[in-house]
Amino acid sequence: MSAYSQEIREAIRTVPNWPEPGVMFRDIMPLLQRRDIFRKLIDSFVHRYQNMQLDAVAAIDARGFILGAPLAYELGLSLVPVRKKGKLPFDTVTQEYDLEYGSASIELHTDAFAAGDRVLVMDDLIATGGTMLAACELVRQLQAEVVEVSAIIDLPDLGGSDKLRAAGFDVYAVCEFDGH
Ligand SMILES: O=P(O)(O)OC[C@H]1O[C@H](OP(=O)(O)OP(=O)(O)O)[C@H](O)[C@@H]1O
Ligand SMILES: Nc1ncnc2[nH]cnc12
Repeated sequence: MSAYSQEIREAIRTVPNWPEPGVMFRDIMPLLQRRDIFRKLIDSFVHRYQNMQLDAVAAIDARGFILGAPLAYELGLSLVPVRKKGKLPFDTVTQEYDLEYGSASIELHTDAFAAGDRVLVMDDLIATGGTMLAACELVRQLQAEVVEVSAIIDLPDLGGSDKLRAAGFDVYAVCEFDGH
């Protein structure tokens, strides 16, 4: 692991048995509070994506917004929030998905992208991959292209990143944690 990945990983707090027994919750709030580390994280995403000819960042509700907004701003891209069901006021497309704990639906406005737009899908963490996969399906449904899915954290033991790769998506995560 690079020194950068290690530094990011060390700034993440693990809260055992939250929000339910057996879940090791990987909490990015301490990382965001560290202004030097937060800046380094966003700068690193900017560096990674600045030459990928992207049109938009699709940022997933809610923790994905925290990363997607500064990245889209810095790269001069559209910001497209992918929202939990029932929050978007205009015509929507909807996708259901299963979570590590529970299930949910996410939505996009039907006019979120132009056909052929090159889109980065952004979230804080990949666990089962259900949320990312649902977001990717919505992007594709609107005739846009998923260039990569990106997160701070991958939990490889939950199989989400492998599932996303098997579905044909390029996956990037800054660091990994074992187990749940
Ligand atoms: O890979 P998966 O199994 O789909 O899990 C990952 C998702 O779960 C968390 O979001 P959560 O739904 O808890 O919402 P929040 O961002 O509003 O806290 C996390 O921020 C990812 O979006
Ligand atoms: N273990 C975990 N930590 C933080 N967010 C999550 N979302 C799904 N699983 C999670």
